[in-house]
Amino acid sequence: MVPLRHLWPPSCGASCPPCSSRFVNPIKLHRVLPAVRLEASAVAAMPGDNAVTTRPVLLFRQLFEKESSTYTYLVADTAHPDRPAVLVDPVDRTADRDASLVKELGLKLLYVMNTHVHADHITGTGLLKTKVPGVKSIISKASGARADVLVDAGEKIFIGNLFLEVRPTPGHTKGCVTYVTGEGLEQPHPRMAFTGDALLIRGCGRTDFQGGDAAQLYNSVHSQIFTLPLDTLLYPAHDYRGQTVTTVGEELQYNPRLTKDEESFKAIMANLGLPYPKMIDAAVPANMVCGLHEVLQSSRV
Ligand SMILES: N[C@@H](CCC(=O)N[C@@H](CSS)C(=O)NCC(=O)O)C(=O)O
Repeated sequence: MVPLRHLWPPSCGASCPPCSSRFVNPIKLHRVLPAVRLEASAVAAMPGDNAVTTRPVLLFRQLFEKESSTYTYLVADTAHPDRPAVLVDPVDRTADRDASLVKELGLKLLYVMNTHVHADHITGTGLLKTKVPGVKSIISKASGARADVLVDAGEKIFIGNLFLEVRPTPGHTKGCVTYVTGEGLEQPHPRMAFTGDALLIRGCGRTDFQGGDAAQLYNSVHSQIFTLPLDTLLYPAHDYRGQTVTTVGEELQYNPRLTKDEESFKAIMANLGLPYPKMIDAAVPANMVCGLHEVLQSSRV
């Protein structure tokens, strides 16, 4: 079992104990004294403990980039004094929009996270790092890409008192991961999963480049996504037909590819006949450095 890793705890303010350890029980962090409680409803006593902790309050936005039909997600804990937030799968063309929204909502952007190295658009990660000082990039270790934080199976990414769990879902690319909101009474119900291109609504990511593998994708979705509770909300990185969200239960019943047996699935994937994404030659090298391509190139001259 991979140890719980509390990635760069945000600054906690005077009433918190020190947050220096990278291997800690997050429940012991961010204690808020009654005098600095933000909202009575957001504060809960912990069993067997006379201290109190802020119960997370989820702020969630689904944002769309129309050229690549990409969804970007904003997730924040607005009950935490810092109002910490993350962006999942931002696009370069909409980086200004995303940075403005974060500012308008008074959020502190901690991480800009990618589910994988995208082939159809350039991630907004690099641009957001230049616009929002201190923000860290996250991608999976298995992607082989460069980022400030490389995550692995089972790790937890804390956004105040919310957390996202890293589930490996390779097959569309070798480094694809799905970020799933935590399990537990204090975490959002129903759970939410950001599936990237592993699972699309009534579809799935193609498997014909970037280390793609249909058998691996079939296994990833069945073992890591379809095992979540049936009401888990699934948010993909793309939709080409105007849909926004699905659930595990819906996809188990209606996904035209993944409800088939593995051999039929592999045959479907081998015969998709899709043209390569128009931007693949520019997007993959740029996204291997989380969109910092031009910044790195110009710093070399
Ligand atoms: N036409 C678009 C690319 C469309 C495409 O290939 N989408 C990918 C996800 S982005 S790499 C995919 O996996 N699609 C699966 C499907 O069944 O549509 C472009 O030129 O950018």
